[in-house]
Amino acid sequence: MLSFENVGLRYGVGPETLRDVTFEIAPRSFQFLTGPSGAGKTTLMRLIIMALKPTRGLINIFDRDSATLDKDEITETRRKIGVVFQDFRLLDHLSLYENVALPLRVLGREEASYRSEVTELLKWVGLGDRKHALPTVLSGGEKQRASIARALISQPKLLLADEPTGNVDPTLARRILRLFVELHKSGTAVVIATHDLSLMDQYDAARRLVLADGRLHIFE
Ligand SMILES: Nc1ncnc2c1ncn2[C@@H]1O[C@H](COP(=O)(O)OP(=O)(O)OP(=O)(O)O)[C@@H](O)[C@H]1O
Repeated sequence: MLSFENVGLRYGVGPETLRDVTFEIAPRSFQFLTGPSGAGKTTLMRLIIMALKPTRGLINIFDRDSATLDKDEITETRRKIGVVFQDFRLLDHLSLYENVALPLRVLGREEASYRSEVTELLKWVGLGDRKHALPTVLSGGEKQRASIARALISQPKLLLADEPTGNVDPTLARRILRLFVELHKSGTAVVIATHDLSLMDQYDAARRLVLADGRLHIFE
């Protein structure tokens, strides 16, 4: 589904942030991406969603060499990837319902065709009674879950989440992890970037991709 082969990434003229990074993400797999702050977790995720181009190496995504994709193909490919950003990126002037529905509206779907899907998903993340609220009145944990719902609404084949439990207490972190595990069991490949060791310890079956000094170490 996704592979990196000897990928390097250098910002400007500085040293390489990522060096010779090689790994594969299989369909329906579950992995934590970890490493100290500044190790390059967000950078690696930005490479996957093609927000950055590698300085060297090969990235294959859904059986295509990412370097050969044109603008439309990149947009099309990104639709298969759900992303939970570290800073949520919810639109403050839209209700939770509208934020979660947005990816489907962008695809040109009629509201009647997705109303119940959005409502169900909001219930699934525990926000069924908050669907008319604006993001500005939500707690960090509620925003976190709304951004998870928005990432999932278009049923991505691959879900990337950048520190998805960074803003919540341990109880809610466990609940969010359970949502991701459920999603994985229903067939989505999941990559969670985190430096929360206690979160990783709660799901032993996950692979660990560990970034250190620009290199990636894999623990199956
Ligand atoms: N746009 C940029 N321009 C220059 N350097 C950058 C840029 N973005 C990130 N970096 C640098 O690249 C390195 C990796 O950053 P990145 O955000 O990928 O790390 P991270 O592992 O996600 O960190 P954290 O856990 O703190 O979120 C850091 O040294 C950072 O300063």
